[in-house]
Amino acid sequence: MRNERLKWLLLSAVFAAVTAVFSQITIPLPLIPITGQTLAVGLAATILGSRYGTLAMIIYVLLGAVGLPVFSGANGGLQVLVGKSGGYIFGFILTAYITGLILEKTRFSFGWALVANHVGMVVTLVCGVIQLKYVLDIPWSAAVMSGGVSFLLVGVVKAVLAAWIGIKVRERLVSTGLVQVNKPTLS
Ligand SMILES: O=C(O)CCCC[C@@H]1SC[C@@H]2NC(=O)N[C@@H]21
Repeated sequence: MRNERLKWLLLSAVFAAVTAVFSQITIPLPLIPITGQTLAVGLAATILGSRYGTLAMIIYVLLGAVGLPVFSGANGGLQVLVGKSGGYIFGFILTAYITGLILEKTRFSFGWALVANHVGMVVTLVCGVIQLKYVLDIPWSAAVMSGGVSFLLVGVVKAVLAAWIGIKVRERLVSTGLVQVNKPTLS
């Protein structure tokens, strides 16, 4: 039992690190870049569920808050969190929680993972748009278009990837006995 908990804690730390690496995959846009972060958040939640997926994101945000270069463009520090992209980063915590919770309340199948990851995408974008609007003091329409709508298409691609890869990895972790889950994965 204690070993099991330790494994999930270690996996949370691993996914915090994975998120830091995926943050460095960026395509620059005028205001906010396209990044691999949301794929990592979706994977963490789909594989680890709400509790440990959220923990992974809390570790990630704390690492960035103390100045480690884990955010996009190898940035770190509180100034990023209070800056134009901080809302997305805080949103990763809520996203991981809600995505994982949907899967726990339903089941860890590809279909539900698709639903959960799309809801998660919207949660991240809403959090991001709100902070973007107030930090840059721009109209809601500009914040929604440049901070939300412009990420929808790529967000769908990442949500599908997170659902597909996440469920496969979770199934493999369970079937090889690396981790135990209360509710076995159903397809
Ligand atoms: O500075 C950071 O590290 C945060 C960047 C946030 C990028 C956001 S996350 C949601 C949306 N989808 C993307 O691919 N990029 C933005």
